[in-house]
Amino acid sequence: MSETRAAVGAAEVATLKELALGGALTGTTVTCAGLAERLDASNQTASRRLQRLAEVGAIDREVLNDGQRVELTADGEALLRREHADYRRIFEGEDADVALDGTVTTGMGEGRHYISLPGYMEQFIDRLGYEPFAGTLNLDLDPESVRERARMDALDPVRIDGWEDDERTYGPAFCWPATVETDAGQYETAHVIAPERTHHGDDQLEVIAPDRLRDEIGLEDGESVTVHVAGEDA
Ligand SMILES: Cc1cc2nc3c(=O)[nH]c(=O)nc-3n(C[C@H](O)[C@H](O)[C@H](O)COP(=O)(O)O)c2cc1C
Ligand SMILES: Nc1ccn([C@@H]2O[C@H](COP(=O)(O)OP(=O)(O)O)[C@@H](O)[C@H]2O)c(=O)n1
Ligand SMILES: [Mg+2]
Repeated sequence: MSETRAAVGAAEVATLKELALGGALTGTTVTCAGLAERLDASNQTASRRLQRLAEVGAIDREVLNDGQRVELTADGEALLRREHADYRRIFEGEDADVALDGTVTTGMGEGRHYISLPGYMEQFIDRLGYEPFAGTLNLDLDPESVRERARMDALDPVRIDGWEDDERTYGPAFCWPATVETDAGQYETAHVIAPERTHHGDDQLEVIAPDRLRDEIGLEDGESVTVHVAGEDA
């Protein structure tokens, strides 16, 4: 996503916004002439910007007889959400805290293995400042929080690099500082972790921490939890 953002300029972002205002989040039909008028630009400019947005993977498009069908890709939407997060910071202050609600659940039992691998563990110690407990606490996010999660993606993450050993390659992951809150209390030094090669959908959140949270704050499957997520610099 950051690659997409870096690859387009302000003019393309403005074009993307105009497309989204016209319904392109879920797909819409546009003509270069119509878009040009809305952008107060020439047809040629509108056409060039559409081409650029398609090249960087911010939109999918299909040429029709009477125009083109345009839909924002996930990267395109993330790019606009990032703009949105910037404006929130401008108008609503620095409080960029994202609160995600979910219930504790049992996952596939793989988190333990991945977190323990030295190629990740050394980076966690170096970049998060602690040795995480071997595993990820999994939460089933509420539907509203699945949408809210996109705001988390707009916060600056701590990056954990991919690496390889003799057998295979391991994917990168993003971590965001987080506080885990329950009715009984809160736990502060945790991180949400989003492995690039996860087998879970975006309705599942994984949290890592120095301690086993099930013991530390007494969690069981089905229990409600709120995770407050902040950006790396927050
Ligand atoms: C730090 C980290 C790195 C991961 N890297 C990979 C990977 O390279 N390939 C892969 O198939 N899954 C990878 N996984 C994802 C796990 O296979 C799985 O999607 C999930 O994290 C397991 O969670 P669970 O056991 O809590 O359900 C990684 C998980 C973590 C925590
Ligand atoms: N900081 C953490 C990480 C994992 N855990 C728990 O530790 C166990 C091992 O994690 P895991 O990711 O391998 O297992 P699952 O999440 O797949 O069930 C699970 O029961 C997690 O819920 C925890 O309580 N606190
Ligand atoms: Mg887990």
